[in-house]
Amino acid sequence: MDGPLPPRESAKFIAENSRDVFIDGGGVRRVAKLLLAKASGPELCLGGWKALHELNPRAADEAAVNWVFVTDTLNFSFWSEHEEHKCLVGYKGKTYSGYWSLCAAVNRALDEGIPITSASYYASVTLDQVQHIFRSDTDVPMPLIKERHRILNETGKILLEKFEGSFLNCVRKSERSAQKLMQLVVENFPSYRDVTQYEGKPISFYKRAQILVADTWSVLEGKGDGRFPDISSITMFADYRLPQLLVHLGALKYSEGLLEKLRRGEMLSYGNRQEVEIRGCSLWCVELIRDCLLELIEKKGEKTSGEINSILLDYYLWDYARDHREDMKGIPFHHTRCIYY
Ligand SMILES: Nc1nc2c(c(CN[C@H]3C=C[C@H](O)[C@@H]3O)cn2[C@@H]2O[C@H](COP(=O)(O)O)[C@@H](O)[C@H]2O)c(=O)[nH]1
Repeated sequence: MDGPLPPRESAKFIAENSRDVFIDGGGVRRVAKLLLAKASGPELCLGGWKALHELNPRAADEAAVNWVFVTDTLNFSFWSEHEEHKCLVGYKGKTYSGYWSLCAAVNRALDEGIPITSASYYASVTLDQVQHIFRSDTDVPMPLIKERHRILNETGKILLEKFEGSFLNCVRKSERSAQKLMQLVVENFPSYRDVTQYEGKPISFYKRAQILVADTWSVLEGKGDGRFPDISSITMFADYRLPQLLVHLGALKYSEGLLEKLRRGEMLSYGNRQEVEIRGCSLWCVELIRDCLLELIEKKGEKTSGEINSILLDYYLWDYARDHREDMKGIPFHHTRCIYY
């Protein structure tokens, strides 16, 4: 049986058949205009990954690549049932929540002399050690801590067996193809296989595999082993934050029935039709926003610092969502508890 549809094709198929989630053309154009104003700024360029985020590695070496790998291996499911009651990690005088609490915990461990980014360590790290490394400053632990422990052991063992313990060797095997690197990751590391079905068709989002390729490109600053000529074939990452933002910005619309369900905080299981429509339509929506933005840039003759692709749009929109959490309070995000996003 041939494999699932790739993410971009999966998203197009879902958007064409979706029954509870819809893309709003006017909203797409409005978001593209919002982004046009940023086209030549620091946010919509590769350097922003380091310049705007103090927890991300400064270096572009093997250790930095292995930092990205372990972080993206655990980059999932930070939302808490009660927004005011969540896992927080204090690091160097600042308090971090959500995805950034993961990065803060990784950096805190490294400062404490715990080699959390080394496969030889996390291949056999114990549950107790993982609970210590990712400890929260509140009484709310990081979600799915047992799954995180299992995935660390599984992933560390594979990295040791197949790639001499360094993700940089996996990157080099891709021969500078972003698509090949994504395939190598999903073929070799089971926890990255973000695949399901829609209307009976096997589809894929590969959210963590795509963000891993994107973050590898970013940490290597698009140079050397990180110079992927096909990097722009990577799509936005289908998480739970961007759909909420796209609805807030009017580019995405939910049916009344779905909105009601989300307002009640009802869980959607991974692979559920409405959950797949939320992820697929969000992904396709960002592709349309990118097309519209590139047209506007062309028409206005805007100068940009390098090619604008779905990765940079995604990074910007995700950061925007973090900075506008208050404004978005009225828009529920969908609650799916899983290891894929
Ligand atoms: N679409 C998209 N989803 C992203 C990211 C990131 C982190 N990337 C940053 C790192 C460097 C770049 O400059 C980015 O700023 C995490 N996530 C997902 O969000 C969720 C966590 O959200 P919250 O609970 O609010 O922290 C969870 O599913 C996580 O997997 C992204 O960039 N895009």
